[in-house]
Amino acid sequence: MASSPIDMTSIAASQPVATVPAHWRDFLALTKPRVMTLVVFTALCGLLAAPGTIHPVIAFTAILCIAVAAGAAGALNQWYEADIDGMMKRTAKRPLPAGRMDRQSALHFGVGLSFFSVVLMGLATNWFAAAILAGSILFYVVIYTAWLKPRTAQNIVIGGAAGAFPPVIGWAAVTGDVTALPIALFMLIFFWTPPHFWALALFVKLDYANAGIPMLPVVSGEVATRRQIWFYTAIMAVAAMAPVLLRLTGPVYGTVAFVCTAIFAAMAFQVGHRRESDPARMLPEKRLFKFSILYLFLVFGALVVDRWLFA
Ligand code: HEM
Ligand SMILES: CC(C)=CCC/C(C)=C/CC/C(C)=C/COP(=O)(O)OP(=O)(O)O
Repeated sequence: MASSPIDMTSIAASQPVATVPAHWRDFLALTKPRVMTLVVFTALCGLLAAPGTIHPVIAFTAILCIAVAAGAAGALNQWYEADIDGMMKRTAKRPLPAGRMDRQSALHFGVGLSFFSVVLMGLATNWFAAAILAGSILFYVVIYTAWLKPRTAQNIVIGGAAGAFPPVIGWAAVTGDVTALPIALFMLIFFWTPPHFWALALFVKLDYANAGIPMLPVVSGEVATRRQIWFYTAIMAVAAMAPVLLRLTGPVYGTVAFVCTAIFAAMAFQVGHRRESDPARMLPEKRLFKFSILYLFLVFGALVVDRWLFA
């Protein structure tokens, strides 16, 4: 099924109109804070793993800029998708579809924070890091949200690149360049994203179908999605071990990455070979989704421990 792109003219008419100014909690919700914890963590690890020194105040400012930029991108994503968020159980209570905030405020908030974060990053660290930061916001909002998400089931494979940039930005904030290790970290998150998201998409498939979003389980079915989860996990495993094979990291990363990737692969294998379409019985899929998040925390954490112990 190919869904048509979002009809922007119908959005304003279909949204409840906010009559009172939004609460600060609603502005916070626009930034998707829970998802962003891992975005910020991977950025921090990229920064801490980079060679060279950075003043703690500058390091803090760089991470703040990445957090603010990610939040701004989340706000712009919700500004653009207010109508489809209103059609999905998982997202219907967000500030815009629930009518607690007007779309104009979300747009101003997102654009303002985007400019603020990029300019501050450029002034505090370097303009190379600021340019990648700006590129990540544009990639998530324009390439993923507006272009790919409503059009193709490959949306998250290509669009997922946006979420792979944070460790590269953290690294570039220190060094002003990008070398093999940050590229390997980018690849790891890039190939991690399909199993992360499709495990979840399997058990919220109906939400996406109702909203007309062409996510893989809706378009190609569950069997194909399960096969793709397993396929991308295999590539992710190669990406996870690449820093070890290239001798870019030490024994802590090597051990943690090997063990965690083996667990991830075992879970993905199980999900890949199951035939179950009742969301209520999709415990292995839910477990894989949850573990995918823990996985990145552990592997990126190990990278930093490694660099500190054996640098
Ligand atoms: C295009 C790529 C991605 C898609 C489509 C995606 C999608 C999702 C969705 C739909 C959820 C459910 C959370 C909710 O209900 O709002 C989720 C949760 C989460 N995602 Fe992703 N994700 C992507 C990439 C990433 C990246 C790159 C990271 C971080 C590195 C990340 C970290 C998380 C975390 C930490 C949660 C759990 C949030 C919670 O506790 O509720 N995701 N993701
Ligand atoms: C520095 C910077 C700009 C980083 C950006 C990080 C980034 C793009 C993370 C992507 C994670 C995310 C919230 C995906 C949700 O996709 P979705 O919008 O399809 O999910 P939804 O259905 O919950 O809205």
